[in-house]
Amino acid sequence: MALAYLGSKKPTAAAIMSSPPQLLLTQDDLKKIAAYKAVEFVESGMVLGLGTGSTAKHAIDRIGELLSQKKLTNIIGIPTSTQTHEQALGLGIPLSDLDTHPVLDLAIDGADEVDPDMNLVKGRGGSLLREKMIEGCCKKFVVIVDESKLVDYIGGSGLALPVEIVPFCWKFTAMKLESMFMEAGCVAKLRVENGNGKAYVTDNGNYIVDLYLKKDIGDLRAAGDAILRLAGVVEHGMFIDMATTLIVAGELGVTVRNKC
Ligand SMILES: O=C[C@H](O)[C@H](O)[C@H](O)COP(=O)(O)O
Repeated sequence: MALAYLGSKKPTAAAIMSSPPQLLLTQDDLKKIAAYKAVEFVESGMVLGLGTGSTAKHAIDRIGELLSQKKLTNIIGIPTSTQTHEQALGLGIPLSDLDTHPVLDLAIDGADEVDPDMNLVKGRGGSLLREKMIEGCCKKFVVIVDESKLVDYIGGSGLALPVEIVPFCWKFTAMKLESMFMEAGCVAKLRVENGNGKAYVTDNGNYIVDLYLKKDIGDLRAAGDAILRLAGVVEHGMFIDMATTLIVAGELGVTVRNKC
C-alpha cells in the first residue's frame, strides 16, 4: 500500500501525541482530504458518478470549484441521490442519467465500512440502490473514507448493514432477514426518521431495514444472493468487489490503494 503524506514533512507519532488537541485533524478534515485526493483522478470530458454523503459532498464541491475555475471542462455528472442532484445543480455541474449515459468513466463515493478486500457497506445515508446501479456501471470506482471506516469484516463496526425493501408487509421481510442471519446474532430494525418516528422513505419510495450483526457472516456473495432471493427485498448495502481504488485519510496521511 503506497503511503503519501500531504504535508512536506511526515509528522512523528510523538509530535501528534504531544500536539494540542485543537491542532489535530477532525473527522471532517480527513473526509475532505480523501475527497480532494480522489478528484485528482477526474479529467475533462469524463462522465462521473457523483456519490452521496458527507465525504462525497466534499468531492462534488471540489469538482464544482474546478469547473468554475475552468480547470475541468465538459464534465457530465450522474447523481446517486436527490440530495446529490440538488448539490450538483447548485454548483452548475451538468447532469445526466444512466438512460443517456449507461457507461461512466469514474465514480467517487464514500462508504460506511471497508473490509480488507475493499468490500463495502453503503447506505447508512439511505442511497444504496441508486449508488449500486450507477457505481456498477463505472470503469473506475474510487471509494473515499476516513480511517474510522476500516473494519476487519463486513458488519464489524457493529453498526447497520442496510437493506432496501418494499413497504408492503415490511415486518414480515424484516423478520425473514433477521432469521436468515440468526447465527450471526442479527437484529433487524426498520429505519425511522429522526424526531417523528415515521418510517424513513428512500428516494425510490422504499423502506430500509438495518441489520445489526454480532459476528462475521462469512461468504458475502452467498449472503448477498440469499438476501436478494427474498421477495420484498429491493437491494442490499454490501458492495462486493466493486471498488477499484480506495483512498483512506488518517492522522498520519493519505493512502491510495488500487484493487489488483
Ligand atoms: O447512503 C449513503 C452512502 O452510501 C454513503 O456513501 C455512506 O453512507 C457514507 O456516508 P458518509 O460519507 O457521510 O460517511
